[in-house]
Amino acid sequence: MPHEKDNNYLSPPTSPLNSGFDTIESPLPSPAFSYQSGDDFSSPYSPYGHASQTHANTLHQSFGADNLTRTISYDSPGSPSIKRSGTKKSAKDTAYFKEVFSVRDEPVVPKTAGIWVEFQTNINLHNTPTLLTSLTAYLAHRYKVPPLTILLDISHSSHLSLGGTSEGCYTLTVSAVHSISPTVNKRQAIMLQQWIWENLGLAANRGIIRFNLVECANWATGGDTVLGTMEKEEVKRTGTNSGMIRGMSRRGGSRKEKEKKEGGLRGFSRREKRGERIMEEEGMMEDFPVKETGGKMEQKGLGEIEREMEKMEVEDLGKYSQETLADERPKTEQKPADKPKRKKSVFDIFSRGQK
Ligand SMILES: O=C(O)c1cc2cc(O)c(O)cc2[nH]1
Repeated sequence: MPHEKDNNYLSPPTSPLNSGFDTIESPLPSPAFSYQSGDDFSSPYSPYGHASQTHANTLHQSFGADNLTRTISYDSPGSPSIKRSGTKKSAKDTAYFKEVFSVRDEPVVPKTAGIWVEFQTNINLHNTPTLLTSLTAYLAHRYKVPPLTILLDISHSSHLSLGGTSEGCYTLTVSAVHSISPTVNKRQAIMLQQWIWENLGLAANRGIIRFNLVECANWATGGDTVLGTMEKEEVKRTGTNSGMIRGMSRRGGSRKEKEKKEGGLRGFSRREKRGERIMEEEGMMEDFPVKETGGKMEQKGLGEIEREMEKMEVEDLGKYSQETLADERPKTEQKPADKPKRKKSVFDIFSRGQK
């Protein structure tokens, strides 16, 4: 459906992706906080009491008649030759030590915190209530969140110009405390722009999407910030506020730098990577049947990106580079037979003189 200046299509949406809430698998709102498996950190013991009890189990021994020698019921550490009895760690023990030594899984930012989507266009829309419903449903589907948690703000007939022309164009801003990460954004960009093309006739190269990963401390709903809610939840759960939640939310300064270093690949923080992992786990990286409408997208230069995306493995984060970005520009901007340059390996550097 090509863009018309005065957008008059009131006909019901034809895209299979756009049939409203009833076709959307709407998950029941998940609990406000989900912690990763095995995270029961409550210990019935005081730290020292617990430790000594475990110690007593491990060193279980009986003394001989002379009360001087003892029968050892266990082998030297690490030896599998004698099956220890009474030393099997319970899940609670493991959780306790995880808590004490701070190696537990990090809390997951609640997806119930919501997603705030702003869509602005210079075209004139005639049926915004329907659009609100159908785009909300689509976003809920893409982000695997209940539609209830999506705040959608549509502005149309805006004074917006892209490339200095008043041709139809748009901005889309997706803000959230979760589900925003480099790979996820790539996938969402193609899918969201395809939806907009199919439903509103606005070409992918006539819109810019901005993904905002917002700090939990800077996102509030229900009268509290997400950070505040998570801290309260931690206190409820463990009896203490370890400061870990605040720590994971803190950004900037040296910690940011540290996170970037630790995060490794391309300087994305662990938090951004975690968002990605969660989405992978929840199947959010699945593709929609892009091919069905591939022809249309192809005209607009997205076919190339689409193929690139299909080739891309979720784990391929490390391969993402400026070269990849260049490949994603619309076809017209690319040299036809450009082979991506292979990066020089250490071997190449050392063998340069011999070629
Ligand atoms: O022009 C409108 O107001 C308009 C277009 C459009 C397309 C669509 O798929 C919807 O679900 C609603 C809608 N409103």
